[in-house]
Amino acid sequence: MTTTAKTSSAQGAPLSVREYEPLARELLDPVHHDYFAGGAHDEITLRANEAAFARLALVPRILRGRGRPDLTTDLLGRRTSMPIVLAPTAFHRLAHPDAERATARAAASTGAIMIAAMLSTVAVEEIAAAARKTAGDAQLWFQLYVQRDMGFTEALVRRAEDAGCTALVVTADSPALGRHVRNDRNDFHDLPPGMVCENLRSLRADEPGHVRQVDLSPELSWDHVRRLRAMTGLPIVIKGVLHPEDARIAADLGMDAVIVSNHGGRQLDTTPATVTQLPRVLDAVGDRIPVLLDGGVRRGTDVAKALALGAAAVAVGRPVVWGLTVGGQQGVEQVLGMLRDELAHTLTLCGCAGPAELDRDMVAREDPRW
Ligand SMILES: Cc1cc2nc3c(=O)[nH]c(=O)nc-3n(C[C@H](O)[C@H](O)[C@H](O)COP(=O)(O)O)c2cc1C
Ligand SMILES: CC(C)CC(=O)C(=O)O
Repeated sequence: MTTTAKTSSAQGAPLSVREYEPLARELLDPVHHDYFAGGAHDEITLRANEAAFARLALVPRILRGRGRPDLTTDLLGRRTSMPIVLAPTAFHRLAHPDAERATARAAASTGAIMIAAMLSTVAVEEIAAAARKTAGDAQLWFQLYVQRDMGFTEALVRRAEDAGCTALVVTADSPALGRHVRNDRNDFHDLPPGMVCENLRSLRADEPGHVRQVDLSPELSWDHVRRLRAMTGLPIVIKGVLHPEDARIAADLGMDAVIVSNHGGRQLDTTPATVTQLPRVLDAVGDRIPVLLDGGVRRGTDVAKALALGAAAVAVGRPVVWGLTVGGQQGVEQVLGMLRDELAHTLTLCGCAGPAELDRDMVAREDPRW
């Protein structure tokens, strides 16, 4: 077979997820690019997430005759097209005028679960309507920053329930906002005029949806999560788990899943890369609740490594924003399609009929410092 080497986006359409990043950068206001791209402090964790995947090796099996892989996956009792979820990311209108509507349509047309951010620039009801119009069985989870004002929290939960969201994702790694040098330098601390956090606006008539309304508090505790558990029948997923003991507490409190996440390196800098921490969390709770992972997933091989270690699924943040910036709904579809196709190809090359056939023996940790 002859192939024409075509590796750069300068020569045509992007051929890998990473190639969307420079294209997005060209289109974005530099201040908004810094917001999307940046991480906390020295961005050590931001870099570590991707680097850790590169240090892992896949060890394929051969001659197993498994045929074409099936990517369908069960998550929280429902079937999804692939073990790749859209991580919650705020402020999609900074990336594209169609904003979260476009992202939701792309997720729905791909059959992937979208985790809608509480700080979206389109209201959750509209996101859900866009998703459902594209695919009647589209699955939307709602990401929540639990507010100390539990009345306010409950109102948000009811909106998410009424909109048809099928799970709540509680982000627990943000007792304070991470410090981003880039945002400080750019003096970027709120949305530009004309854009607001729509889910905050309609709840509080006196407050117009500014980012500064959000209460990220060090007083938040498992007690708030207990109260949330009593408030809703929706499955609850705890996002931002790094310590195995926290995963254990989450499982003990009846949480339905956890996401091993360091918020894409945007909260506490110098936390471990998520994929290095994943086995410890799995050892603690992997037989009790599903463990998902996000941070630095850029290739189908990255997805396969996380799944082989035992993750139930992965979530992707920045790549979705790049796709949205470059091509709206179609751009997000292309990014998700690339990851899906790469994962299928990786499974084929590993001799696996599906994600469940990947196991820990198929990942080698080449770096002796592990
Ligand atoms: C621009 C941006 C905004 C984000 N906003 C949120 C948010 O509102 N809520 C949340 O829980 N996580 C948020 N995250 C974190 C993502 O959900 C996810 O943990 C992270 O992006 C995964 O890393 P990746 O970007 O390398 O895929 C955000 C991440 C980015 C890059
Ligand atoms: C405004 C922030 C709280 C949104 C967020 O989670 C992030 O940018 O990482």
